[in-house]
Amino acid sequence: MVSPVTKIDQIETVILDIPTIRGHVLSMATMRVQAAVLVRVRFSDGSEGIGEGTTIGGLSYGPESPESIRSAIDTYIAPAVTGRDADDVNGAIQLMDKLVKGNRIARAAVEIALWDGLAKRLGVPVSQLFGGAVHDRLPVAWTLASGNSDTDIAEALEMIETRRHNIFKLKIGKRAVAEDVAHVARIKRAVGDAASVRVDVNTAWSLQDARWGLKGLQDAGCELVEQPVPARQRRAMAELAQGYEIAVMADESLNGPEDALEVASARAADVFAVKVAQSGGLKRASEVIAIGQSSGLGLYAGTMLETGLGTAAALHLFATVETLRWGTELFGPLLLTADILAEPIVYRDFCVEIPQGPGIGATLDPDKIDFYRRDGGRTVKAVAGE
Ligand SMILES: O=C(O)C[C@H]1C=CC(=O)O1
Ligand SMILES: [Mn+2]
Repeated sequence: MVSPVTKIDQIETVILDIPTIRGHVLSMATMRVQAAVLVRVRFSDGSEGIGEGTTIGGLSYGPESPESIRSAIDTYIAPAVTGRDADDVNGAIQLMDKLVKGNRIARAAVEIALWDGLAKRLGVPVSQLFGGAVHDRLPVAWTLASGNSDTDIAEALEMIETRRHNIFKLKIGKRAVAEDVAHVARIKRAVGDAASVRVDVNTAWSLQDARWGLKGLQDAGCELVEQPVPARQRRAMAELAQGYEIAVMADESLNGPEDALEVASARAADVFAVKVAQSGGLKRASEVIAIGQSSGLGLYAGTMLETGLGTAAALHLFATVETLRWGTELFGPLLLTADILAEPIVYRDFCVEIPQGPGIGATLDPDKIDFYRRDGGRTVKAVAGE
């Protein structure tokens, strides 16, 4: 007897509001709570897949908000993909691309849940659907963004001492360029050769600011600067990438494979910060990676500060990549006061371990989901801090 085709039966979305462990000060927003959109796909054979779509700082980072991610899924994506063959993930990706322009984070959240469901039904890790993991752990950076240099130094020294992180990304761009450079130089002096120091400007500088900034940063021993100027200013990014020794990394400029091709052809970056959410899912992120690799650029696994769920999904993809020259920043769960996974992702010896499958290897803790869901009638209070 031919076994019936498994169908996508139902797609549910929930916004979770989880406080951060301290204020996370970025050039465009200070985060005290992270809002993650959780997606649960139920299939006709009783199996389930889970995914996450998360952004940073409401609408201050990019064009999608937690509310728009949820609404795009509920209103447009779920009705289009429900009833389709559950195993035809590429078909669902192509349909989402056709019916939903932009909204990459929303598409990524559903796509992750579809890969998770398929891999679980096959009894394999998601990494195997991308050719198999070649790493079981990856180096992981931490972001110093308390808004205070002394607090950042204390945090960095503790991370080195406990062997949790020896790569630090400093969030700058809120203060005057000279103050920011002095802040970075102080931190680099404090950690010395024990750690790599990089910065993320989150598009806050003009080209002129950036010229001064990059000169000061490289003299201070900072190794890399992420997205110094606005996302669409490719010529400025190219001038900076070619004019200084310090590595210039594209983040906000990189929304999917088409951007990747343009950034690489314009030599508008030395490194790609590849984000699954921003790329539009695991498959499109794998295409961004392929373009970066074949253009001879450095690769870095970026984050939208996802919970353990989105982080696990990203780890399955990045575990399949031969060389991540700049490592990863897949530390999202560590910035949150609660872990929504029954078995948290393991961080040790300056690395993050790839969760074992099946699927993305993540099981939700139902009590945490009930507690942090926005529609649960509870008011989430941010922790006190800057
Ligand atoms: O890269 C970004 O812009 C977002 C993010 C990643 C790490 C972090 O602290 O914030
Ligand atoms: Mn960034």
